[in-house]
Amino acid sequence: MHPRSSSNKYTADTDDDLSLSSDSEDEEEDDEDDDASEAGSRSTVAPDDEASLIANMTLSLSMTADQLATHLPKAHRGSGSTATKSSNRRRLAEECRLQLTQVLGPGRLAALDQLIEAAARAHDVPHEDDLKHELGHEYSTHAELVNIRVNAEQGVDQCTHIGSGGNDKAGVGQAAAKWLCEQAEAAIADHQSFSVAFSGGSLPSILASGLTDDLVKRCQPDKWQVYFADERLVAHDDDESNYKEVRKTCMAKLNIKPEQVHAIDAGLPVEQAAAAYEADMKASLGSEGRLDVVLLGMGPDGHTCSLFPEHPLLQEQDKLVASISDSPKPPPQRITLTFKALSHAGQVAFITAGDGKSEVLRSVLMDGDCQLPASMVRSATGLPLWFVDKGAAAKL
Ligand SMILES: O=C1O[C@H](COP(=O)(O)O)[C@@H](O)[C@H](O)[C@H]1O
Repeated sequence: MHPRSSSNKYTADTDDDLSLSSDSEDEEEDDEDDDASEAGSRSTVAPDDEASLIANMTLSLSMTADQLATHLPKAHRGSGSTATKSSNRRRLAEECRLQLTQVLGPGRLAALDQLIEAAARAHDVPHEDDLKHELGHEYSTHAELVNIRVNAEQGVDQCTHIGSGGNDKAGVGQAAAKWLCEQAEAAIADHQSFSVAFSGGSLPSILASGLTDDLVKRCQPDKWQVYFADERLVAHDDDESNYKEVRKTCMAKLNIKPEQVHAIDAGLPVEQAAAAYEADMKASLGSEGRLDVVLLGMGPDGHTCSLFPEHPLLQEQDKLVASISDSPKPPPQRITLTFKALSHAGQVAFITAGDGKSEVLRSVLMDGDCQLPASMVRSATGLPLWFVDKGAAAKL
């Protein structure tokens, strides 16, 4: 199943938390629709389908319907029959809400919920100014929306602003490092340890540049367990090794000890190395291999981890860690977390910078039909976070 349309990506607490209308209301609404269809009088039915819901939210957020649609899973856009629309309404509402949670953060979302719920019930649209007052933001462009998502999820306003204001790799590194350390603090407070998977490529040096002494002191790196989102099958001292790059950058700053690191056994054949890594993850993190945080990069072709566009590995359903022997980017032999492993992670964050990533970032965040691996990533909590600079965000 395509992760973008996977129903389990949004499973967390949806039934309790995410409804804009109750089950019984839905049943009543479905009955109404049925009655109306039987009587051949759809036009008399109150506009309570997804079109009006989108209209409400669109107006509420000052977005165009197309802009909002880019935030909805493909399965719920498009036309579809009236009956399909009706039966999809609650699911749509839930997914809209999840998307909006990503945009606004749980605090401000509560205010929006009340207004949207009232609007959906009364077939009325809350006054835009009320929403802006409640939420404290202007919503005008997609880039602004993405800014708000990043800001809201980090709980701060002075972090990386996608598409605005002189941000560079250093800004991305600062914002991402601050966020990562907050995740570590929260995980350690909750379960006394923090598990994080690093990617290679440009990510380790960008992130390390933001790891200040203050942050390092606060985030208790001695309680971290370090994994790899992907790794090339080369010796650990090879320049191509992700381990080598992470060690000389982030691990050096964090003073991570070798016994805290889960590196691959590069002496094994690649399939066995992947199987051994999966066994290590299950032994140390539980049967689902649940990492607290996975940090991802994105190549200019839209690959992430070692999941490359159109590669059969994108369909992997069972393994948490897979091997690849024909990587289009050298070296060819690698191991990689699968979408399944990512979907179990508490949080997934992309860290990427530079105008060489702008076109692919536009596709990933804005093309509804995007099939690139980076657009297919979901964590246990939904959409990934993005830490990007102005160059990468130039085309949003
Ligand atoms: O090969 C790889 O590339 C990606 C992207 O790297 P970047 O240099 O374009 O940031 C990286 O995330 C992955 O870990 C690595 O193995």
